[in-house]
Amino acid sequence: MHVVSREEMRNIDQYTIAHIGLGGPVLMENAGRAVYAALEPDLKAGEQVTVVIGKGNNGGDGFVIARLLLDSEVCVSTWLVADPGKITGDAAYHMKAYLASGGKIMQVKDDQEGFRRQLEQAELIVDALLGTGVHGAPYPEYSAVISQINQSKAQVVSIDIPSGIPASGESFTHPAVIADRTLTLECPKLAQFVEHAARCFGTVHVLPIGIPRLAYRKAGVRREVRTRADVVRTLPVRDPFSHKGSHGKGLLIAGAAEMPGAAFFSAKAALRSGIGLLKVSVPDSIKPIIAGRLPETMFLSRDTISLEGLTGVAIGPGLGREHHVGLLVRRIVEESGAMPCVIDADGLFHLKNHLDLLRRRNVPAVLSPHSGEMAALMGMSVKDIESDRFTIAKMFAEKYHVYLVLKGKYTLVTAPDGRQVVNSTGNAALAKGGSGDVLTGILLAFLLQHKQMMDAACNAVYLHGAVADDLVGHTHSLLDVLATDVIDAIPPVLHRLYGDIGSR
Ligand SMILES: NC(=O)C1=CN([C@@H]2O[C@H](COP(=O)(O)OP(=O)(O)OC[C@H]3O[C@@H](n4cnc5c(N)ncnc54)[C@H](OP(=O)(O)O)[C@@H]3O)[C@@H](O)[C@H]2O)[C@H](O)CC1
Ligand SMILES: [K+]
Repeated sequence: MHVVSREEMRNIDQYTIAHIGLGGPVLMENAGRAVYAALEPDLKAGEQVTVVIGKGNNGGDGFVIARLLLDSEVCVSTWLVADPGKITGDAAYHMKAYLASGGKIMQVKDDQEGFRRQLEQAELIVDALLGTGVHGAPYPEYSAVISQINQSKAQVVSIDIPSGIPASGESFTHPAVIADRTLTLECPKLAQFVEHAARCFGTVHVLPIGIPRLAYRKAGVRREVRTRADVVRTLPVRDPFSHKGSHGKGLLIAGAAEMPGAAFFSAKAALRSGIGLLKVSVPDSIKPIIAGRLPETMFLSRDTISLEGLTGVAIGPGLGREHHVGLLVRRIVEESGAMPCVIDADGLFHLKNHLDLLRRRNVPAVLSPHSGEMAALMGMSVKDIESDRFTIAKMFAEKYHVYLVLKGKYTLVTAPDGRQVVNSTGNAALAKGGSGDVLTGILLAFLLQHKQMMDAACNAVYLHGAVADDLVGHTHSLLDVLATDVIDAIPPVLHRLYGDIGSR
């Protein structure tokens, strides 16, 4: 499933109309019908449904929905914020069809009191005020209606996007509808995955409206949401004649005297994610604790680290910030240029002023910062990163030729060529120390087993989140999931994913 900016959506739309020949009114009819079908199962006879309509094509969708509601058992009342005379094009086409079907239109400006009363009675409000075409703050008459909608006790369903939200995820401080549910048309818009906007969407359902795939290709969209089907299609399948050397020989450089857990989490997660052979390098002082809990691994002393015979390395979790550790990080990044190298946590800290090393590698490195680490790498604030994650991640991955795994509620994986994949799994249970270390281990193991690095990174992130979803869905709350729980719950989730591979 693609994720689009406002401009990309417009191009896709225009290509479909101009070159595929599906006219605007057809797409609008498809949109309205898809929304109606999504609403229908919950509609109750006699329910008060208020459709609030703006001047553009989002309003046009509203007219189609209102027309279909006329023939249902609900009491529909349709309110227009704009002057009907100013409605043009496809929206005007569907306004006429609505009126000709016996529908009535009220104008908010002509009956403010009636509108206020209507919202008081309403059980469901369909928000078709503004869609992807909004620019800047909603005009005053729209802002007033938005704040009335937000004060209403009714369930609010926004069409395509909550009205007022800039679709490409730009920062905004103006009012926007806060929806209980958003029925997004055709494909998700960037704003859905950007924190300040995402909070307004409520539950999201994406409704196809019949735009062919070709239109996306022609518009050059290279951003997607990872689905379970994508993961099942790309997980590595073991050759029955394979041996331990076939599934990666990895080295994990992690841990410090005061942070032994990080090395354990990463190592154990890598083992649970299928790595063939794992060597671990921790300081000698913590080796006895770690070695006792990881009998499946071999150990390399920090003083004699060599990459010979290895096929991949991960460096950073709990490594510490001392000067000598920084030297080690830079040496490993330089010497591992021919194999995948995951850099996380303190590894990223030490790389901050040496990012050019990344460009000299033959095999791109994989960096997995959270927003705070990304902000430090870029010399920006976390707020700046959060308000423009897609652009910043793309710029960074292209510039330094890396796979960037920018962690967060919607972890974003960006390839060195700018392709982007938004992860769809995971929950706030992972907002806890140790989670990132677990992901580093899964990343290392997957990079050494997948054919494509992008698939490896995306599948690792998906699995990590899916395990947390599984725990919270069955046995845990959002509060009590530990890094060790996540590691222990990898097997059943992988088992089910592999169970689905038979049908691929
Ligand atoms: N994706 C698809 O293929 C389809 C989408 N559909 C729906 O169409 C909208 C996008 O329609 P568009 O007409 O481009 O945009 P909007 O409906 O969001 O609104 C544009 C009108 O609103 C006015 N406007 C712009 N900024 C503001 C503002 N800040 N405050 C108030 N009004 C504003 C603008 O008028 P101006 O004269 O002021 O420029 C426009 O008239 C999409 O979201 C879907 O819902 C199709 O139905 C099917 C195909
Ligand atoms: K809307």
